[in-house]
Amino acid sequence: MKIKHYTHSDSSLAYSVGTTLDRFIKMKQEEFPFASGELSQLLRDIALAAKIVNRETNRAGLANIGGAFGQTNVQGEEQQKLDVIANIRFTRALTKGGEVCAVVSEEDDEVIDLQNGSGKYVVAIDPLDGSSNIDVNISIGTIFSIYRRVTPIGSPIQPEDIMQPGNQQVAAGYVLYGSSTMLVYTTGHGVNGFTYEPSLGEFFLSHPNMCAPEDGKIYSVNEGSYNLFEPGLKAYIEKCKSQEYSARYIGSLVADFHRNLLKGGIYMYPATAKSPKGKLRLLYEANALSFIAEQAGGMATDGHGRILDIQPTSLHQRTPLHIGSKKMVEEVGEFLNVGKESTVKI
Ligand SMILES: O=P(O)(O)OC[C@H]1O[C@](O)(COP(=O)(O)O)[C@@H](O)[C@@H]1O
Ligand SMILES: [Mg+2]
Ligand SMILES: [Mg+2]
Repeated sequence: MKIKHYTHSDSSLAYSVGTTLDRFIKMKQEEFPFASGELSQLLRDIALAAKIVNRETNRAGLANIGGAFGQTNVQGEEQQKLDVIANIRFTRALTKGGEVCAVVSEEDDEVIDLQNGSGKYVVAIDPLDGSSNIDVNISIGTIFSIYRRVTPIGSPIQPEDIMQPGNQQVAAGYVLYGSSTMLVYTTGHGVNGFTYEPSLGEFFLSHPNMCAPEDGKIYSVNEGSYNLFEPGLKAYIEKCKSQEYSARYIGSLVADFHRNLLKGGIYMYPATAKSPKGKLRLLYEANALSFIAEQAGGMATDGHGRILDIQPTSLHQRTPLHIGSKKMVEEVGEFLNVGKESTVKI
């Protein structure tokens, strides 16, 4: 009887397209002999909540899921039902998982202390990103940042556990609920993307080692605020137009960021005369995507400095964000810092 030998020792097989998220996390953990498995479990908890929220987003057109919730959050924004549902689902998964001691959420005014004496991690989360697109069936997302607490485990949560700069993230990622649902994350060793297969209830590796093209021809900015932009930014946008770059703006940060990460491009939510700090939040939007961008070879600034080096001072603080292909972010920085008038003749 002939026996076919199947050589499984080839570790690259483990990271080949089609590998399940669970298996990928396990293999990655084995690369770090001192890893205790808690971060792996936390990533699995987030993936579980993402599957549940994915199911809800697919039903967003139905009365009991779509529409306004009837309350405003700390940002003064009207909460959508799905903002609240996603917030509950992720907070519950992080609580049940047992790895997390505190959560910072866009939908909660204060830090959520999970009263978990053994929790090692702090999670900052935007449970539902792109809320204005929920009811119009356009891609939306979830964004998360993971930090290790800095005070002793079991001791009361302190501000320094929460107010950590983005360069202290141990992991970060996003979920994109679009034509397909993807989970993209980094633990500081490159960026990998997984696509959800609903009939199997599994995320499968579909985008190994994601790399942002160094340059691109897509710019994403809400030009409705053009008149409020500073001269340098106007000049940069005119330059993009003169070179016939494509203007693409979905109005869901995760979706705009994801497209530009794959195709090459820049997303900008700048400071304006009206909002000198822009709109996006440092702790649970900008930091996570900036970690991903840098890990994929891209770049992220507030127009003047590296997002990941900003020392947070308040939970829901905002920051201007210029993120994406390295050459484009560098160039917009030059335009902003020189503040050049437009030299392009239309
Ligand atoms: O409508 P605007 O001002 O262009 O803002 C759109 C931006 O606001 C956001 O919706 C803010 O995020 P939330 O939906 O999580 O509040 C981003 O996803 C998006 O990029
Ligand atoms: Mg958001
Ligand atoms: Mg949100």
